[in-house]
Amino acid sequence: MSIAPAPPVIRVRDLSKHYPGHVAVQNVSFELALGETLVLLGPSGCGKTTLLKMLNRLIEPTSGTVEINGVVVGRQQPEVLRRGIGYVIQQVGLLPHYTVAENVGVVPRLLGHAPTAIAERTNALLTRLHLPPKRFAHQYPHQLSGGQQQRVGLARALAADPPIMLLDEPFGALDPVTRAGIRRKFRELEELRTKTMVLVTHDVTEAFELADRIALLNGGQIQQLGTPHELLFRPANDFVRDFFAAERLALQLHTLRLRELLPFLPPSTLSASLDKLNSHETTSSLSIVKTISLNHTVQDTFEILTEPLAAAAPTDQQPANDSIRHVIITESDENAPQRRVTLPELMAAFAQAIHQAETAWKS
Ligand SMILES: Nc1ncnc2c1ncn2[C@@H]1O[C@H](COP(=O)(O)OP(=O)(O)OP(=O)(O)O)[C@@H](O)[C@H]1O
Repeated sequence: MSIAPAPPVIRVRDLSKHYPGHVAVQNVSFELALGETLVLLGPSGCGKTTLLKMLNRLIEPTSGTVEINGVVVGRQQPEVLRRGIGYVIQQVGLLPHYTVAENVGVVPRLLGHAPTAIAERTNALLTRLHLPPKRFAHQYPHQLSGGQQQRVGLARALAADPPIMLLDEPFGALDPVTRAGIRRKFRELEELRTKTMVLVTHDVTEAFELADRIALLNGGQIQQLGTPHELLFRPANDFVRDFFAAERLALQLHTLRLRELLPFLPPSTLSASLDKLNSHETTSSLSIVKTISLNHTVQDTFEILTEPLAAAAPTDQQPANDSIRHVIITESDENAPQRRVTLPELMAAFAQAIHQAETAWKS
């Protein structure tokens, strides 16, 4: 007996929002599976926020439907609907006269959770978001930095453990360095691994770092919906291609994985250099040997191969030739031979992989 597949967690069909004389969102459709992260990306005014707000009925659509777990949201009480959906916005919107802990506990209190359970959950979340409760729980929003406020906003959205999260420019108010750091913490949050998320950003790097799939919008319409890899290597039209043009190389480095470089890393070439590398290891401690998996991106690998040697190693002993620095790639099959990759080999394989992907797209 076959089991019917579960309905998508979010299903959007032909969704439109018209304002007098202006179409903000036009005939948008997509489906999101459990645990998937969809990023809504596009230039200012393309309709990202309007689309996001139609998912939790902060904006009512002109036409079309939104279903959450198979239930049309238009038939649910907005307040009840929103309690099951975490919502994080750029302006954070913390209640100024409530402490950090009180802000985080707002939704669980509305849901009637026990005070001790709320306190435990609040402390756990603040700790996980690097806001030690001893220092922060009793502070007020105005005593916090922008980045700390945004993390409290995130803790508040996570407090009732909603299965769905909507995030509108959640790192928007931060400078680029803080933003990248907080984004890293965000990606590492165990808490978010199983959540189905829709995140709005106009930042291309952010979209590529966080998305399982990206919906690139322009003029209220989806120009392309696909994985970062698909948008980069199979752009649906000129708008999509041009949108990524300025950051193309950086995005390619972040998107291609070692697995995709394998055909261009012939084992024979690599094994031929093994003896040399081994002898180098025995006579010197200068080789950088790190074991990484095929899931690592080219960027990760590049960073490992170019990172400065440990402070303990005197700079005059840095290897003159980058080819003696290498990483070891392991495959999930334990019996597969290990491969060693040097920086020149990595970059040559990257160039070939890009060339092949782009040639395949053009033909
Ligand atoms: N209440 C409204 N009345 C009329 N037009 C509106 C209204 N809200 C939004 N719009 C228009 O709809 C379009 C989409 O707005 P929206 O805020 O969704 O864009 P966005 O992609 O989120 O932009 P940004 O990145 O600048 O926040 C814009 O042209 C905006 O001017």
